[in-house]
Amino acid sequence: MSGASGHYEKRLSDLDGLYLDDAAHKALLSEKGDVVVYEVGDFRPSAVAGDMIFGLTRMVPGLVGEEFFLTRGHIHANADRPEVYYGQKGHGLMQLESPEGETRIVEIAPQTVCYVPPFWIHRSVNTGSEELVMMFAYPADSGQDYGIIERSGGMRHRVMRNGQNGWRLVDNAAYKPRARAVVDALMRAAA
Ligand SMILES: O=P(O)(O)OC[C@H]1O[C@](O)(CO)[C@@H](O)[C@@H]1O
Ligand SMILES: [Fe+2]
Repeated sequence: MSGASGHYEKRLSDLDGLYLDDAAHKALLSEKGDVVVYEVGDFRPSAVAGDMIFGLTRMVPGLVGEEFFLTRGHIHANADRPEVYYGQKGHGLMQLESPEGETRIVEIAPQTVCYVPPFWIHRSVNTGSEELVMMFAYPADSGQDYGIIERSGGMRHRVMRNGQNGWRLVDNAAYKPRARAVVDALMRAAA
């Protein structure tokens, strides 16, 4: 991507506490060092409501124990803002969770489009054996809220390896559903 105005990297240590197998996360850190696991380059023309941020996410493949490498995940701070992703390289999925706790999975491969509707929490997962590259675009005034996942003890499901090439969803035992009042407040804030 040329002309990017922003760039950030996330390293293995930045994802401490997100994975089921804490010991495997520590072991991987000492084995590989604090390597970059994903990076985001974007172009932000402005921050006004009608404008659009777009860029590229590149995720390294890998497993922490039996769980695939993932992004931190968020809901947009202005929760009614949507997002679109376009797969360019590799295989992965978008893990979507509604405030009420419904999970939906959209598989991403080259030349597939994933639509993240308003109000859906989203996290990308690299389920393949090569890097996963996706273009994304979202309204410039969206923002990211990471606290919604922390407060519920993670997302409702984890994406784990299934056999040699597959994946499966496993319940996150630490997940605490959001109270109705919390969901209502989220909707009201956007109204
Ligand atoms: O912000 P996170 O959860 O680390 O994930 C990064 C992804 O989300 C975005 O911020 C878009 O909302 C992209 O830049 C990128 O694909
Ligand atoms: Fe987003």
